[in-house]
Amino acid sequence: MTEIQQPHFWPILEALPYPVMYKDLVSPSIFANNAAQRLFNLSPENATAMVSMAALKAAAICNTNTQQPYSLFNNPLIQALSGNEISQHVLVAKQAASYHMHSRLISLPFTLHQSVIISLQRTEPTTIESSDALYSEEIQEALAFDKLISLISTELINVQEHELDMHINDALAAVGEFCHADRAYVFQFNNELTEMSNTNEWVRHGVTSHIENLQQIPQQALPYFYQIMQNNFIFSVSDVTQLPAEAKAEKEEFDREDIRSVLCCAMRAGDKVIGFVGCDMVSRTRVWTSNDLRRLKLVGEMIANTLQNVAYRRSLQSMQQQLLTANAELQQQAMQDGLTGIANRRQFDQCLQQELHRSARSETPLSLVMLDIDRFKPYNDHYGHQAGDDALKQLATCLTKVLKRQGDIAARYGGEEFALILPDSTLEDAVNVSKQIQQLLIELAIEHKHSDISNYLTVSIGCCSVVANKDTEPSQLIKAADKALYAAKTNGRNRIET
Ligand SMILES: Nc1nc2c(ncn2[C@@H]2O[C@H](COP(=O)(O)OP(=O)(O)OP(=O)(O)O)[C@@H](O)[C@H]2O)c(=O)[nH]1
Repeated sequence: MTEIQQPHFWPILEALPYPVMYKDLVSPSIFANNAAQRLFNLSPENATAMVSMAALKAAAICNTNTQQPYSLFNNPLIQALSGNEISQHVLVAKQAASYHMHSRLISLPFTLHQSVIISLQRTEPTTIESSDALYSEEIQEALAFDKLISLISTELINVQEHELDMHINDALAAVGEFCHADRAYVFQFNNELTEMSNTNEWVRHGVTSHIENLQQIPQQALPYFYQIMQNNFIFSVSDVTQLPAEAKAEKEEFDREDIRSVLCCAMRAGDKVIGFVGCDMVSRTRVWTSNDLRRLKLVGEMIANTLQNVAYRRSLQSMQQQLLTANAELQQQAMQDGLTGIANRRQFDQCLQQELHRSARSETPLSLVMLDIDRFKPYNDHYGHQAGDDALKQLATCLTKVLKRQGDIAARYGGEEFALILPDSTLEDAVNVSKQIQQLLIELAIEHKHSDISNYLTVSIGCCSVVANKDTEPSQLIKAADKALYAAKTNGRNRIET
């Protein structure tokens, strides 16, 4: 059986001070937060806050008019949990004979995610009506918020970059809900502090989002706001119509978004203001409380620290990547011949050893071709060392052209001597490859007037092939190829010997 997963935003719902339930319409799982568990006297089945439908059906929920418990068929809670949109339905939960709580039930079905969130807002105070109760409620709310923020901050300590937005959005949802705001957001400044962009946002259900239009806003567009942010670090306005005349641009922007109250807190990294978190009230005002400010400051600090951490980590990773790239380049250089760009003697030695092992394991033939330019000394003497270098490069290009199979390697063995390692190739294959090299050289026709072999540059080639066993040494193969090359030289040059 697959384990039923809580939604990732569950910690927010769980910590909310009013009852909330969440149901995944596809699976039978129902989650009830602490307040909902208390209201309906439910005990969760395990640590996941999951409650059973049976327990819910049994919960005493009364019809406000008749004071009778709802039947299974007209129980609004059960209907809501089945995905029916129910708004503003007042129900009474009977917790004890003398204790009634009136709640407004609002369900928000999310058809996209096949889930429903049910929020129950208290409409009348409980029968325990004393200032003590109200005071403890405030404390409870503060505790719930702190608990939630500590949960989110734990998530943020080692957050992976791809999850960063999700957790920041959770924090914004928390601060938005607890401050009773309509919108909560993060703006970040660019490095030069000339522009700001709205990077994250939470909006209350039904409130318009403006995030797309709030990108790369120049500092000059909101000079008053920008000044206050840089100097005071807090921008708290309970009624935007009361802003001074110099805040004309800000007033226009707030008007455009129908914002009536704004509370923003700077996010700082050392002495630098890197952005801000804020809350808006849309179409209605709110007198921001000291608790609102405390919450926003806390969340701002948490997000600023996280952004800093991520930035440090990103620059460390980029430095590490640069080192890795430089290292790989150095390694590559250490294996390459500087003049011709093909494999050098070091790579040749490594490769030959590996291919011998492979040949022994797979019992397939391994061929080695050694070749040496004929009369290269007089070539250098008459055409110059630079022309000699160019000829070596052209020959190296010919060698790479004839190698068609993956695993074949052309190397500069030393001076004007080259080698080819041809795995899984017979002696006949090696001779064929050698003939192709000769052919390409004929086509290149590199003039060599001072050779007694031809008017053009030629090579002598020695080939050998072996099916290796575990005792075969690279030197044996090199010796055999060298011997064949020597034979090609002594037998007249510009020829292939095996
Ligand atoms: N231009 C240039 N010449 C090189 C390089 N490495 C080796 N040589 C030259 O290659 C020539 C090799 O000459 P030798 O070994 O005497 O043989 P050869 O003249 O080619 O005669 P055979 O091999 O007997 O046909 C020398 O003159 C080296 O200086 C190089 O990197 N660049």
